[in-house]
Amino acid sequence: YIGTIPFLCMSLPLSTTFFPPRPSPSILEYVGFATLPNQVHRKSVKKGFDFTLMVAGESGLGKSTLVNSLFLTDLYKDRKLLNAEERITQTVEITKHTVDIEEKGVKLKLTIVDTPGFGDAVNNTECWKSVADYIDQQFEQYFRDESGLNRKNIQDNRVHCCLYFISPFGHGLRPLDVEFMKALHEKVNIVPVLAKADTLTPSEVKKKKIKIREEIEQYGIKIYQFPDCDSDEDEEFKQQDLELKESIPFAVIGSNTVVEAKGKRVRGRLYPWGIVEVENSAHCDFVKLRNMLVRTHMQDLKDVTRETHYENYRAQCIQSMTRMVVKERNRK
Ligand SMILES: Nc1nc2c(ncn2[C@@H]2O[C@H](COP(=O)(O)OP(=O)(O)OP(=O)(O)O)[C@@H](O)[C@H]2O)c(=O)[nH]1
Repeated sequence: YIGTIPFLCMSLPLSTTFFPPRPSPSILEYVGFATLPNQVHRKSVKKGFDFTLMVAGESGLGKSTLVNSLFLTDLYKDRKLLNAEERITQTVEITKHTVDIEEKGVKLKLTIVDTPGFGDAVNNTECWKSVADYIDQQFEQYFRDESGLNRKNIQDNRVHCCLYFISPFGHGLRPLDVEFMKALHEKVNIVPVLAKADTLTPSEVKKKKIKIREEIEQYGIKIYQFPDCDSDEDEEFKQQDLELKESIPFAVIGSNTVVEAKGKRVRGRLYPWGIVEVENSAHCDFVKLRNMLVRTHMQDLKDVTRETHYENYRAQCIQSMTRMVVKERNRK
């Protein structure tokens, strides 16, 4: 618009020069780049989003139930339940389920990586190894694709978040939990969850959370850190952020059934003494966890994966490749 003003002035004889009304300062200052976020938004919506969530923890802690409750889908329709004998000899087996979900025109390709047999075998030494290898393999694949000729449509299978299920029946973390999280904390964003919180009273949940947080600190486990709030954020946002940080490990309850509570149909668990509602914040942190994963921190989890975990992997790869080249040269 600004560019057309001198053109109009030059092309008309002076006597007939038409002066358009002076544009207001706000229009003069408007070049158009303020629409950039809209352009990015449109492009991203068209492309769709992807997110890979890993669930890990002892068998039977409600991993599949929680995942189904989180994304309101049945990801485990074809699941084969193993009998006790199969579980004893079973090593850690990784399974992957992908679903395309759409909400208000926004497409999300969600991949769930499950580690079903974890902790089932009699000998659980290094049971984290296959999980760590799986994460590395995804990084390796991405590194290869990125260094290849066709970098346009790289399939990103890197694991963005690992929900680590902690048993509600132990006294805080077990040695296996410590070993597992320490083996993975440099590779993936670990978000610890306290499973089956309905088996604990509110004060037990509170005490367990404090104990687990202390142990995480004591053992030097680096779980996913929520980014700090900007100082110009409003008070409500700051309060939500603080609550989120204090919720770690998220006390969760999962259910695949809908029950009737106070005339409303809700996802919950029906007991002889009452109903526990999955989406009731007074009963558990399910909603907080879902909001964190989907509404507030999905992009940050992806950014940390790309900027920290993948960068570390990439740097190690390049270093070892350089070392090999130097060795080869020295040998010649
Ligand atoms: N009390 C209680 N039971 C639950 C909860 N979530 C799941 N369960 C029950 O626990 C049992 C095991 O749940 P799953 O979701 O299959 O557990 P999993 O961790 O996926 O098990 P694997 O696939 O063998 O690793 C089922 O009977 C569920 O109904 C919960 O939050 N509270």
